[in-house]
Amino acid sequence: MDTVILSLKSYRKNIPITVGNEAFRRLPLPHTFQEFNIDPIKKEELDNGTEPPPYTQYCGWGSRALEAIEKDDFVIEFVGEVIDDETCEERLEDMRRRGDKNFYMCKVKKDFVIDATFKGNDCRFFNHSCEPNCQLQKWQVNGKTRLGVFASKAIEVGEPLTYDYRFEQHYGPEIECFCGAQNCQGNMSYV
Ligand SMILES: C[S@@+](CC[C@H](N)C(=O)[O-])C[C@H]1O[C@@H](n2cnc3c(N)ncnc32)[C@H](O)[C@@H]1O
Repeated sequence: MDTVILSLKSYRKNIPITVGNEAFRRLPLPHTFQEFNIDPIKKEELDNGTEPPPYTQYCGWGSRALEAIEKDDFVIEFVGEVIDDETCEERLEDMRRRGDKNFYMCKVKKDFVIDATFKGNDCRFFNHSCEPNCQLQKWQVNGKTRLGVFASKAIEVGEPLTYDYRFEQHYGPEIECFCGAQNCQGNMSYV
């Protein structure tokens, strides 16, 4: 299986740029997002000795900003194993059998699901919010489709980092949303 490699720097939304040999261009199309309940890798496996992710009261592990982030700044790439739809279904079935609660999969396109369940970076700890401060975007980078998280507003040090999980296709059980936003939809529903 292929693994998407993080190699981005902060840059502004909508402006094609080059970093090293890579050219980045944001895709105009809306992307789809799928998540499945699969046992997460333990947070200790991702810790690099600097800053562990914070544990939230209702949403499990989360992420917070360690520095101020400007609106439209690149924050992090959504990385993980790239798996096809069949493998995805198998993992979903395993998840159903286990009754897992946390989902870490994002469907990019047919036979291209990024699964951060077993391999990933801190992005896998970004929780959903109905009033998020980040947005997940699909980019085309040197012919490869990659997902980046960008700040949708200015973010202060210590703020939880969130994006909206609601996209075109969702899988998994409906669960209650605990984002705490005033406009909270009340649940995170999946098809
Ligand atoms: C990508 S993971 C985020 C990290 C996760 N909190 C953890 O502990 O590993 C997504 C999972 O976090 C939980 N979650 C994220 N946002 C939530 C929210 N607003 N309300 C309730 N649960 C949430 C759900 O279990 C969801 O499947």
